[in-house]
Amino acid sequence: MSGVTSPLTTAQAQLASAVEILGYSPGLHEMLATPRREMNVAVPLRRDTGEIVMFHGYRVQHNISRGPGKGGLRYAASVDIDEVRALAMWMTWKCAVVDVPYGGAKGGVTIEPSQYSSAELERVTRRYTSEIMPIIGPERDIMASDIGTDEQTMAWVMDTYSVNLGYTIPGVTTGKPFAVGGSLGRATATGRGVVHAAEAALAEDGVTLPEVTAAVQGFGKVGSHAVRWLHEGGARVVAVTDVDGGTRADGGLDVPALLAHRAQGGRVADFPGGTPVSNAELLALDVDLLVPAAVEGVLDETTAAGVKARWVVEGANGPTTPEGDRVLADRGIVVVPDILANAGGVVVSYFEWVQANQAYWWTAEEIADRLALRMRTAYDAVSRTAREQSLSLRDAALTIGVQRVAEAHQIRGLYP
Ligand SMILES: NC(=O)C1=CN([C@@H]2O[C@H](COP(=O)(O)OP(=O)(O)OC[C@H]3O[C@@H](n4cnc5c(N)ncnc54)[C@H](OP(=O)(O)O)[C@@H]3O)[C@@H](O)[C@H]2O)C=CC1
Ligand SMILES: O=C(O)CCC(=O)C(=O)O
Repeated sequence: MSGVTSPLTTAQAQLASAVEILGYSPGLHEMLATPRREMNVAVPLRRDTGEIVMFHGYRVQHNISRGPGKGGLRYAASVDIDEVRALAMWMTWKCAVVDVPYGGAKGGVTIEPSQYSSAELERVTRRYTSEIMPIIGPERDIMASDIGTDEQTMAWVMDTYSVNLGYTIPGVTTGKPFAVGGSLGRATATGRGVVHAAEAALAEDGVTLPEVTAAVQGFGKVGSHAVRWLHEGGARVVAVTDVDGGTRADGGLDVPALLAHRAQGGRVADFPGGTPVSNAELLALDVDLLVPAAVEGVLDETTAAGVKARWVVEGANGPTTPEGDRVLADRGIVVVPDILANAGGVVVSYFEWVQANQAYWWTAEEIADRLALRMRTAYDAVSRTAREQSLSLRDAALTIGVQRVAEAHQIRGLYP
Protein backbone atom coordinates (compact mmCIF):
# COMPACT_ATOMS: atom_id res chain seq x y z
CA MET A 1 0.00 0.00 0.00
CA SER A 2 1.13 3.56 -0.52
CA GLY A 3 0.02 7.11 0.11
CA VAL A 4 -1.29 6.45 3.62
CA THR A 5 1.68 7.30 5.81
CA SER A 6 0.88 10.47 7.74
CA PRO A 7 3.53 13.14 8.40
CA LEU A 8 3.48 12.31 12.12
CA THR A 9 4.00 8.60 11.44
CA THR A 10 6.92 9.52 9.18
CA ALA A 11 8.45 11.87 11.75
CA GLN A 12 8.07 9.30 14.53
CA ALA A 13 9.58 6.52 12.40
CA GLN A 14 12.55 8.75 11.58
CA LEU A 15 13.10 9.54 15.26
CA ALA A 16 12.84 5.84 16.14
CA SER A 17 15.52 5.05 13.57
CA ALA A 18 17.87 7.70 15.02
CA VAL A 19 17.19 6.52 18.59
CA GLU A 20 18.04 2.96 17.62
CA ILE A 21 21.31 4.04 15.99
CA LEU A 22 22.19 6.12 19.05
CA GLY A 23 21.22 3.33 21.46
CA TYR A 24 19.01 5.57 23.60
CA SER A 25 16.71 4.20 26.30
CA PRO A 26 12.91 3.93 25.81
CA GLY A 27 12.44 6.72 28.36
CA LEU A 28 14.73 9.12 26.53
CA HIS A 29 13.05 8.14 23.26
CA GLU A 30 9.67 9.02 24.69
CA MET A 31 10.94 12.32 26.01
CA LEU A 32 12.37 13.24 22.61
CA ALA A 33 9.13 12.20 20.89
CA THR A 34 6.81 14.17 23.15
CA PRO A 35 6.04 17.86 22.44
CA ARG A 36 6.87 20.11 25.38
CA ARG A 37 3.83 22.32 24.90
CA GLU A 38 0.81 22.50 22.60
CA MET A 39 -1.88 25.11 22.22
CA ASN A 40 -5.16 24.48 20.48
CA VAL A 41 -7.17 27.63 19.79
CA ALA A 42 -10.48 28.61 18.27
CA VAL A 43 -10.21 31.24 15.55
CA PRO A 44 -13.59 32.80 14.74
CA LEU A 45 -13.79 35.02 11.67
CA ARG A 46 -16.40 37.58 10.66
CA ARG A 47 -16.34 37.28 6.89
CA ASP A 48 -16.58 40.32 4.63
CA THR A 49 -20.22 39.31 4.08
CA GLY A 50 -20.92 39.44 7.85
CA GLU A 51 -21.18 35.64 8.14
CA ILE A 52 -19.31 34.06 11.12
CA VAL A 53 -17.10 31.05 10.43
CA MET A 54 -14.89 29.09 12.84
CA PHE A 55 -11.39 27.80 12.29
CA HIS A 56 -9.05 25.79 14.47
CA GLY A 57 -5.49 26.87 15.09
CA TYR A 58 -2.49 25.20 16.70
CA ARG A 59 0.96 26.02 17.95
CA VAL A 60 3.18 23.15 18.99
CA GLN A 61 6.54 23.61 20.70
CA HIS A 62 8.14 20.26 20.21
CA ASN A 63 11.36 21.10 22.00
CA ILE A 64 12.79 24.21 23.66
CA SER A 65 15.94 22.82 25.25
CA ARG A 66 18.45 24.47 22.91
CA GLY A 67 16.62 27.80 22.82
CA PRO A 68 13.24 29.32 21.96
CA GLY A 69 10.83 27.43 19.76
CA LYS A 70 11.23 28.29 16.07
CA GLY A 71 9.15 27.44 13.06
CA GLY A 72 6.64 28.42 10.47
CA LEU A 73 2.92 29.06 10.42
CA ARG A 74 0.90 27.09 7.86
CA TYR A 75 -2.50 27.99 6.44
CA ALA A 76 -3.92 24.99 4.60
CA ALA A 77 -7.03 22.83 4.60
CA SER A 78 -4.82 19.83 5.51
CA VAL A 79 -3.67 21.34 8.82
CA ASP A 80 -4.46 19.33 11.94
CA ILE A 81 -2.71 18.89 15.26
CA ASP A 82 -0.79 15.81 14.11
CA GLU A 83 0.56 17.53 11.00
CA VAL A 84 1.71 20.45 13.16
CA ARG A 85 3.32 18.03 15.65
CA ALA A 86 5.29 16.41 12.84
CA LEU A 87 6.40 19.74 11.42
CA ALA A 88 7.42 20.96 14.89
CA MET A 89 9.50 17.82 15.50
CA TRP A 90 11.30 18.26 12.17
CA MET A 91 12.07 21.87 13.17
CA THR A 92 13.78 20.63 16.35
CA TRP A 93 16.18 18.35 14.47
CA LYS A 94 16.67 20.91 11.67
CA CYS A 95 17.68 23.72 14.03
CA ALA A 96 20.10 21.37 15.76
CA VAL A 97 21.63 20.08 12.49
CA VAL A 98 22.48 23.61 11.34
CA ASP A 99 23.36 24.52 14.92
CA VAL A 100 21.12 27.54 15.40
CA PRO A 101 20.21 28.15 19.06
CA TYR A 102 16.55 27.19 18.82
CA GLY A 103 14.21 24.41 19.63
CA GLY A 104 11.50 23.38 17.21
CA ALA A 105 7.94 24.66 16.88
CA LYS A 106 5.26 24.99 14.25
CA GLY A 107 1.83 26.53 13.92
CA GLY A 108 -1.13 26.14 11.68
CA VAL A 109 -4.69 27.15 10.99
CA THR A 110 -7.04 24.82 9.14
CA ILE A 111 -8.02 27.26 6.41
CA GLU A 112 -7.68 27.28 2.64
CA PRO A 113 -6.29 30.81 2.21
CA SER A 114 -7.16 31.11 -1.48
CA GLN A 115 -10.87 31.16 -0.48
CA TYR A 116 -10.55 34.26 1.70
CA SER A 117 -9.89 37.96 1.06
CA SER A 118 -6.75 39.65 2.32
CA ALA A 119 -8.82 41.51 4.94
CA GLU A 120 -10.27 38.19 6.16
CA LEU A 121 -6.81 36.61 6.36
CA GLU A 122 -5.58 39.61 8.33
CA ARG A 123 -8.42 39.14 10.86
CA VAL A 124 -7.71 35.39 11.11
CA THR A 125 -4.01 36.09 11.65
CA ARG A 126 -4.60 38.72 14.31
CA ARG A 127 -7.08 36.54 16.18
CA TYR A 128 -4.82 33.49 16.01
CA THR A 129 -1.86 35.58 17.23
CA SER A 130 -3.87 37.03 20.13
CA GLU A 131 -4.91 33.54 21.20
CA ILE A 132 -1.36 32.15 21.23
CA MET A 133 0.21 35.33 22.74
CA PRO A 134 0.96 33.63 26.07
CA ILE A 135 3.42 31.18 24.53
CA ILE A 136 5.16 33.20 21.79
CA GLY A 137 7.76 35.96 21.87
CA PRO A 138 11.36 36.62 20.82
CA GLU A 139 12.68 34.62 23.77
CA ARG A 140 9.92 31.99 23.75
CA ASP A 141 8.84 31.01 20.26
CA ILE A 142 9.53 32.84 17.02
CA MET A 143 7.26 32.40 14.03
CA ALA A 144 8.03 32.42 10.30
CA SER A 145 5.97 31.72 7.19
CA ASP A 146 5.23 28.32 5.68
CA ILE A 147 2.67 27.05 3.16
CA GLY A 148 -0.11 29.57 2.63
CA THR A 149 1.46 32.41 4.65
CA ASP A 150 3.94 35.08 3.62
CA GLU A 151 5.82 38.26 4.59
CA GLN A 152 2.56 40.13 5.08
CA THR A 153 1.29 37.46 7.48
CA MET A 154 4.48 37.80 9.52
CA ALA A 155 4.05 41.59 9.61
CA TRP A 156 0.48 41.14 10.97
CA VAL A 157 1.69 38.68 13.62
CA MET A 158 4.50 41.03 14.64
CA ASP A 159 2.12 44.02 14.76
CA THR A 160 -0.53 42.20 16.82
CA TYR A 161 2.05 40.98 19.31
CA SER A 162 3.70 44.43 19.52
CA VAL A 163 0.44 46.35 19.90
CA ASN A 164 -0.56 44.09 22.77
CA LEU A 165 2.70 44.77 24.60
CA GLY A 166 2.85 48.44 23.73
CA TYR A 167 6.09 48.65 21.77
CA THR A 168 7.59 47.25 18.55
CA ILE A 169 9.11 43.79 18.92
CA PRO A 170 10.43 42.71 15.53
CA GLY A 171 12.13 39.59 16.98
CA VAL A 172 8.80 37.76 17.47
CA THR A 173 8.64 36.77 13.78
CA THR A 174 11.05 36.23 10.94
CA GLY A 175 10.42 36.42 7.22
CA LYS A 176 8.98 39.93 7.70
CA PRO A 177 9.22 42.67 5.07
CA PHE A 178 12.55 44.52 5.27
CA ALA A 179 10.72 47.77 6.14
CA VAL A 180 9.64 46.34 9.52
CA GLY A 181 12.84 44.59 10.55
CA GLY A 182 13.10 41.78 8.03
CA SER A 183 16.39 40.55 6.66
CA LEU A 184 17.84 40.83 3.21
CA GLY A 185 18.00 37.37 1.69
CA ARG A 186 15.31 35.68 3.83
CA ALA A 187 12.75 35.45 1.02
CA THR A 188 15.15 33.50 -1.19
CA ALA A 189 17.04 31.67 1.58
CA THR A 190 15.30 28.30 1.62
CA GLY A 191 15.57 27.89 -2.15
CA ARG A 192 19.14 29.10 -2.09
CA GLY A 193 19.99 26.65 0.68
CA VAL A 194 18.39 23.80 -1.28
CA VAL A 195 20.73 24.61 -4.14
CA HIS A 196 23.76 24.78 -1.83
CA ALA A 197 22.79 21.32 -0.54
CA ALA A 198 22.31 20.02 -4.08
CA GLU A 199 25.71 21.35 -5.15
CA ALA A 200 27.38 19.70 -2.16
CA ALA A 201 25.73 16.35 -2.93
CA LEU A 202 26.65 16.51 -6.61
CA ALA A 203 30.22 17.44 -5.73
CA GLU A 204 30.61 14.16 -3.84
CA ASP A 205 30.38 12.49 -7.26
CA GLY A 206 32.46 15.12 -9.01
CA VAL A 207 29.39 16.60 -10.72
CA THR A 208 28.56 20.31 -11.04
CA LEU A 209 25.25 22.11 -11.58
CA PRO A 210 25.87 22.93 -15.28
CA GLU A 211 26.08 19.17 -15.94
CA VAL A 212 22.62 18.31 -14.58
CA THR A 213 18.96 18.46 -15.50
CA ALA A 214 16.43 19.19 -12.75
CA ALA A 215 12.70 18.95 -12.02
CA VAL A 216 11.10 20.92 -9.19
CA GLN A 217 7.70 20.22 -7.62
CA GLY A 218 6.20 23.34 -6.04
CA PHE A 219 6.68 26.90 -7.24
CA GLY A 220 6.01 28.82 -4.05
CA LYS A 221 8.40 30.50 -1.64
CA VAL A 222 10.77 27.52 -1.69
CA GLY A 223 10.36 26.01 -5.16
CA SER A 224 10.44 29.24 -7.17
CA HIS A 225 13.73 30.34 -5.60
CA ALA A 226 15.21 26.85 -5.89
CA VAL A 227 14.36 27.00 -9.61
CA ARG A 228 15.92 30.43 -9.89
CA TRP A 229 19.16 29.47 -8.12
CA LEU A 230 19.42 26.18 -10.03
CA HIS A 231 19.09 28.13 -13.27
CA GLU A 232 21.60 30.77 -12.17
CA GLY A 233 24.02 28.00 -11.19
CA GLY A 234 23.82 26.59 -14.72
CA ALA A 235 21.50 23.60 -14.21
CA ARG A 236 18.93 22.86 -16.94
CA VAL A 237 15.51 23.05 -15.23
CA VAL A 238 13.25 20.93 -17.45
CA ALA A 239 10.00 20.78 -15.43
CA VAL A 240 8.18 22.70 -12.71
CA THR A 241 4.75 22.14 -11.16
CA ASP A 242 2.42 23.73 -8.64
CA VAL A 243 -0.79 22.31 -7.20
CA ASP A 244 -2.50 22.22 -10.62
CA GLY A 245 0.37 20.51 -12.46
CA GLY A 246 2.93 22.34 -14.50
CA THR A 247 5.14 22.82 -17.47
CA ARG A 248 7.94 20.88 -19.12
CA ALA A 249 10.56 21.64 -21.77
CA ASP A 250 13.23 19.00 -22.25
CA GLY A 251 15.68 21.51 -23.70
CA GLY A 252 15.33 23.60 -20.53
CA LEU A 253 12.61 26.01 -19.41
CA ASP A 254 13.12 29.73 -19.89
CA VAL A 255 13.30 30.32 -16.11
CA PRO A 256 13.29 34.16 -16.14
CA ALA A 257 10.19 34.04 -18.39
CA LEU A 258 8.53 31.48 -16.08
CA LEU A 259 9.24 33.64 -13.02
CA ALA A 260 7.85 36.70 -14.83
CA HIS A 261 4.75 34.69 -15.88
CA ARG A 262 4.17 33.71 -12.25
CA ALA A 263 4.82 37.26 -10.97
CA GLN A 264 2.02 38.42 -13.30
CA GLY A 265 -0.36 35.95 -11.65
CA GLY A 266 -0.08 33.18 -14.27
CA ARG A 267 -0.42 29.49 -13.36
CA VAL A 268 2.66 27.37 -14.00
CA ALA A 269 0.53 25.00 -16.09
CA ASP A 270 -0.43 27.87 -18.40
CA PHE A 271 3.16 28.88 -19.13
CA PRO A 272 3.38 29.20 -22.91
CA GLY A 273 7.04 28.10 -23.04
CA GLY A 274 6.44 24.41 -22.23
CA THR A 275 4.13 21.43 -22.55
CA PRO A 276 1.85 20.26 -19.71
CA VAL A 277 3.15 17.87 -17.06
CA SER A 278 1.27 16.48 -14.04
CA ASN A 279 2.71 16.26 -10.53
CA ALA A 280 2.87 12.46 -10.80
CA GLU A 281 4.70 12.67 -14.14
CA LEU A 282 7.18 15.21 -12.78
CA LEU A 283 8.31 12.85 -10.01
CA ALA A 284 9.10 10.16 -12.60
CA LEU A 285 10.89 12.32 -15.19
CA ASP A 286 14.24 11.23 -16.53
CA VAL A 287 16.25 13.99 -14.85
CA ASP A 288 19.40 14.01 -12.73
CA LEU A 289 18.04 16.03 -9.83
CA LEU A 290 14.55 15.97 -8.34
CA VAL A 291 13.50 18.66 -5.86
CA PRO A 292 10.14 18.01 -4.15
CA ALA A 293 9.35 21.47 -2.73
CA ALA A 294 5.60 21.36 -2.09
CA VAL A 295 3.94 19.02 0.42
CA GLU A 296 4.53 15.92 2.56
CA GLY A 297 4.36 12.31 1.50
CA VAL A 298 4.67 12.63 -2.28
CA LEU A 299 7.46 10.05 -2.51
CA ASP A 300 5.92 6.87 -1.15
CA GLU A 301 6.56 3.23 -1.94
CA THR A 302 4.89 3.51 -5.35
CA THR A 303 6.10 6.89 -6.58
CA ALA A 304 9.64 6.27 -5.29
CA ALA A 305 9.79 3.19 -7.51
CA GLY A 306 9.26 5.44 -10.53
CA VAL A 307 11.91 8.04 -9.69
CA LYS A 308 14.66 8.19 -12.31
CA ALA A 309 16.68 11.00 -10.78
CA ARG A 310 20.03 10.17 -9.21
CA TRP A 311 19.65 12.80 -6.49
CA VAL A 312 16.54 13.81 -4.54
CA VAL A 313 17.04 17.05 -2.61
CA GLU A 314 14.10 17.70 -0.27
CA GLY A 315 12.89 21.31 -0.39
CA ALA A 316 9.60 20.38 1.30
CA ASN A 317 9.28 19.04 4.82
CA GLY A 318 8.57 15.33 4.89
CA PRO A 319 8.13 14.70 1.15
CA THR A 320 9.40 11.10 1.48
CA THR A 321 7.68 8.45 3.58
CA PRO A 322 9.76 5.76 5.33
CA GLU A 323 8.58 3.25 2.70
CA GLY A 324 9.61 5.67 -0.05
CA ASP A 325 12.97 6.13 1.63
CA ARG A 326 13.61 2.39 1.62
CA VAL A 327 12.76 2.11 -2.07
CA LEU A 328 15.01 5.04 -2.98
CA ALA A 329 17.87 3.64 -0.88
CA ASP A 330 17.52 0.17 -2.45
CA ARG A 331 17.72 1.81 -5.87
CA GLY A 332 20.90 3.72 -4.95
CA ILE A 333 19.26 7.15 -5.20
CA VAL A 334 20.87 9.75 -2.95
CA VAL A 335 18.36 11.63 -0.77
CA VAL A 336 19.49 14.88 0.83
CA PRO A 337 16.97 15.07 3.71
CA ASP A 338 14.66 17.98 4.45
CA ILE A 339 16.15 18.80 7.87
CA LEU A 340 19.42 19.56 6.06
CA ALA A 341 18.40 20.54 2.53
CA ASN A 342 15.71 23.10 3.39
CA ALA A 343 17.41 24.51 6.49
CA GLY A 344 18.57 27.66 4.66
CA GLY A 345 15.28 29.31 5.59
CA VAL A 346 15.69 28.91 9.30
CA VAL A 347 19.36 29.82 9.08
CA VAL A 348 18.52 33.22 7.61
CA SER A 349 15.57 33.50 10.01
CA TYR A 350 18.17 33.18 12.76
CA PHE A 351 20.20 35.94 11.10
CA GLU A 352 17.03 38.07 10.94
CA TRP A 353 16.32 37.51 14.64
CA VAL A 354 19.91 38.35 15.57
CA GLN A 355 19.76 41.54 13.47
CA ALA A 356 16.37 42.54 14.91
CA ASN A 357 17.51 41.94 18.49
CA GLN A 358 20.66 44.02 17.88
CA ALA A 359 18.88 46.61 15.72
CA TYR A 360 21.79 46.40 13.31
CA TRP A 361 21.38 45.12 9.75
CA TRP A 362 23.83 43.18 7.62
CA THR A 363 24.44 43.46 3.89
CA ALA A 364 23.00 41.00 1.37
CA GLU A 365 26.52 39.77 0.73
CA GLU A 366 27.21 39.08 4.41
CA ILE A 367 23.99 37.10 4.64
CA ALA A 368 24.65 35.10 1.47
CA ASP A 369 28.20 34.25 2.61
CA ARG A 370 27.11 33.21 6.10
CA LEU A 371 24.27 31.11 4.71
CA ALA A 372 26.60 29.33 2.29
CA LEU A 373 29.08 28.62 5.10
CA ARG A 374 26.38 27.24 7.46
CA MET A 375 24.93 25.01 4.76
CA ARG A 376 28.36 23.74 3.71
CA THR A 377 29.43 23.07 7.30
CA ALA A 378 26.21 21.20 8.08
CA TYR A 379 26.35 19.20 4.85
CA ASP A 380 29.98 18.19 5.45
CA ALA A 381 29.23 17.05 9.02
CA VAL A 382 26.24 14.99 7.85
CA SER A 383 28.15 13.48 4.94
CA ARG A 384 31.11 12.60 7.19
CA THR A 385 28.82 10.90 9.72
CA ALA A 386 27.08 9.00 6.92
CA ARG A 387 30.41 7.75 5.57
CA GLU A 388 31.92 6.88 8.95
CA GLN A 389 28.85 5.04 10.23
CA SER A 390 27.53 3.67 6.93
CA LEU A 391 24.25 5.57 7.29
CA SER A 392 21.95 7.26 4.82
CA LEU A 393 22.22 11.05 4.76
CA ARG A 394 18.80 11.14 6.48
CA ASP A 395 19.87 8.90 9.36
CA ALA A 396 23.15 10.80 9.65
CA ALA A 397 21.37 14.18 9.81
CA LEU A 398 18.82 12.85 12.29
CA THR A 399 21.42 11.33 14.59
CA ILE A 400 23.37 14.61 14.63
CA GLY A 401 20.23 16.63 15.37
CA VAL A 402 18.78 14.23 17.93
CA GLN A 403 22.12 13.85 19.69
CA ARG A 404 22.53 17.62 20.03
CA VAL A 405 19.07 17.93 21.56
CA ALA A 406 19.64 15.01 23.92
CA GLU A 407 22.97 16.55 24.94
CA ALA A 408 21.23 19.82 25.80
CA HIS A 409 18.77 17.89 28.00
CA GLN A 410 21.61 16.03 29.66
CA ILE A 411 23.67 19.15 30.41
CA ARG A 412 20.60 20.95 31.74
CA GLY A 413 19.95 18.01 34.01
CA LEU A 414 16.60 17.01 32.62
CA TYR A 415 17.50 13.34 32.46
CA PRO A 416 20.02 11.18 34.27
N1 LIG B 1 8.96 28.86 3.35
C1 LIG B 1 10.06 28.39 3.96
O1 LIG B 1 10.98 29.14 4.28
C2 LIG B 1 10.21 26.93 4.19
C3 LIG B 1 9.29 26.01 3.72
N2 LIG B 1 9.55 24.68 3.86
C4 LIG B 1 8.64 23.68 3.30
O2 LIG B 1 8.64 23.79 1.88
C5 LIG B 1 7.37 23.40 1.36
C6 LIG B 1 6.79 24.51 0.52
O3 LIG B 1 6.63 25.65 1.35
P1 LIG B 1 6.47 27.12 0.74
O4 LIG B 1 7.17 27.21 -0.57
O5 LIG B 1 6.83 28.05 1.82
O6 LIG B 1 4.90 27.19 0.52
P2 LIG B 1 4.11 28.07 -0.54
O7 LIG B 1 2.72 28.12 -0.06
O8 LIG B 1 4.83 29.34 -0.80
O9 LIG B 1 4.20 27.21 -1.88
C7 LIG B 1 3.73 25.89 -1.94
C8 LIG B 1 3.85 25.44 -3.40
O10 LIG B 1 3.47 24.08 -3.49
C9 LIG B 1 2.37 23.96 -4.40
N3 LIG B 1 1.50 22.87 -3.95
C10 LIG B 1 0.62 22.88 -2.92
N4 LIG B 1 0.05 21.68 -2.80
C11 LIG B 1 0.59 20.89 -3.76
C12 LIG B 1 0.42 19.57 -4.17
N5 LIG B 1 -0.44 18.77 -3.54
N6 LIG B 1 1.17 19.09 -5.18
C13 LIG B 1 2.04 19.88 -5.81
N7 LIG B 1 2.24 21.17 -5.51
C14 LIG B 1 1.53 21.66 -4.49
C15 LIG B 1 1.70 25.31 -4.39
O11 LIG B 1 0.91 25.50 -5.56
P3 LIG B 1 -0.12 26.73 -5.63
O12 LIG B 1 0.70 27.98 -5.54
O13 LIG B 1 -0.74 26.57 -6.95
O14 LIG B 1 -1.03 26.54 -4.45
C16 LIG B 1 2.94 26.21 -4.35
O15 LIG B 1 3.54 26.28 -5.62
C17 LIG B 1 6.55 23.00 2.59
O16 LIG B 1 6.75 21.62 2.83
C18 LIG B 1 7.19 23.81 3.70
O17 LIG B 1 6.93 23.26 4.98
C19 LIG B 1 10.69 24.21 4.44
C20 LIG B 1 11.62 25.08 4.92
C21 LIG B 1 11.40 26.51 4.92
O1 LIG C 1 12.34 30.23 9.12
C1 LIG C 1 11.89 29.60 10.05
O2 LIG C 1 11.90 29.97 11.19
C2 LIG C 1 11.27 28.24 9.86
C3 LIG C 1 10.86 27.94 8.47
C4 LIG C 1 10.12 26.64 8.51
O3 LIG C 1 8.98 26.61 8.93
C5 LIG C 1 10.79 25.42 8.14
O4 LIG C 1 12.02 25.37 8.03
O5 LIG C 1 10.08 24.41 7.95
